[in-house]
Amino acid sequence: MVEVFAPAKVNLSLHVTGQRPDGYHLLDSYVCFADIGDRVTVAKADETSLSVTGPFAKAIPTGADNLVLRAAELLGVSAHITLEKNLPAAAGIGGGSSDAAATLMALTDLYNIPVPDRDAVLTLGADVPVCLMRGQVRMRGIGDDLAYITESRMGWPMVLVNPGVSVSTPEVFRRLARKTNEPMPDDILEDTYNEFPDWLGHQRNDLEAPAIELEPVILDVLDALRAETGCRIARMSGSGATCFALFDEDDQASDAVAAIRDAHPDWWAVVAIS
Ligand SMILES: C[C@@](CO)(OP(=O)(O)O)[C@H](O)COP(=O)(O)OP(=O)(O)OC[C@H]1O[C@@H](n2ccc(N)nc2=O)[C@H](O)[C@@H]1O
Ligand SMILES: Nc1ncnc2c1ncn2[C@@H]1O[C@H](COP(=O)(O)OP(=O)(O)O)[C@@H](O)[C@H]1O
Repeated sequence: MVEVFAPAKVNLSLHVTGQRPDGYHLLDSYVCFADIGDRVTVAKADETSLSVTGPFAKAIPTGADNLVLRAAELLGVSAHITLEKNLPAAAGIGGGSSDAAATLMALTDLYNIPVPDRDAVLTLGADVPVCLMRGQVRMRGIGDDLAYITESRMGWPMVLVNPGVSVSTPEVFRRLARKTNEPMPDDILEDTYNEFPDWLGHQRNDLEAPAIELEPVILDVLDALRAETGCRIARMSGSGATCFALFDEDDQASDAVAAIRDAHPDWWAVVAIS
C-alpha cells in the first residue's frame, strides 16, 4: 500500500500572456503548494476501484472521469484507490490535478514503473505537471514550461477561503477580455523574503475579473480577507473561486479564519502554510 499527499496548489500570480491556435492560454504563474490537501492511497488489485471519503467526497465524480481513475488508466495498471477529499472541487486550487499527480506518484511507486513523460501527463490536465513538481514553481506555456524558484520566499502564514461556489475553468478563460497581457518580470528570483508580499502585490491574476463577473461573491471574499489585521495581500487563485491571503503573523492568520468562519459559516476557510 502506498499513500501520497495531494497538496492544494495556489497560484500566487496568474498572468495570461497569450492564446494558442488550439484555444489553450499561455500563462506566467507563481505557483506554490499548501500544507493542506487530499490524500491518495493505492493498493494492488486485479481490477481498479475507487472509494472517495472526506468532507468534499460528494462534490466530485466517482466514475471514469475522476482524474484519479484517469491517472491509473494512463499508467495501464489496476489498483484499489482511496481518495480522501478534503479540498473543495472546481475551486482554483487544483484539487483534481493534485489528486491525479499524487495517483501517478503512488502507482509508479507501488508498481515500480516510470512516471510518463510530460506530454502524456499533460493529457490529464494542464495543471498536472506542476502538481508533480510541488515546491515553488514558475509555470509558463500552458502549464508545461516549469522551473523551480530556488530562493525560498514563502513560509508566510496563508489563509485560503472558498465561498462554496464552483467555477468552470473554461468559462472563466472564455470571459477574459484581453488574452495578451504582460508577463511577470524576468527577475523573479531577485526579490527577498521580506519584500515578497509587496512584490507579489505588483503581480496579477488576470482571471480574477472574469471570475468575479461570473461569481460576484468572490469580491466579498477578497474584501473579507483584506479587512483582517495583518493581511499583506489577498488574491484569487487559478480560475477561482478560492482566494488566498498572506499574513504577517501566524496568530493573525488564525484570527482571520475564526472571524471569517463566524461571519460566513457556509464558507470554507483554513490556515495553510506554504
Ligand atoms: C487555470 C489554472 C491555473 O493553474 O488552474 P485551475 O483554476 O484549474 O486550478 C490551470 O491552468 C487549469 O489547469 P487544468 O484545470 O488542469 O486545465 P485543463 O483541464 O487542461 O483544461 C480545462 C480548460 O481550461 C482552459 N485552459 C486551461 C489551461 C490553459 N493553460 N489554458 C486554457 O485555456 C481550456 O478551456 C481547457 O479546456
Ligand atoms: N479527483 C477529483 N477532484 C476534484 N475534481 C475532480 C476530480 N476528478 C475530476 N474532477 C472534476 O474536475 C473539475 C475541476 O476540479 P478541480 O481540479 O478541483 O478544480 P480546478 O481546476 O478549478 O482547480 C471538477 O469540475 C470535477 O468535476
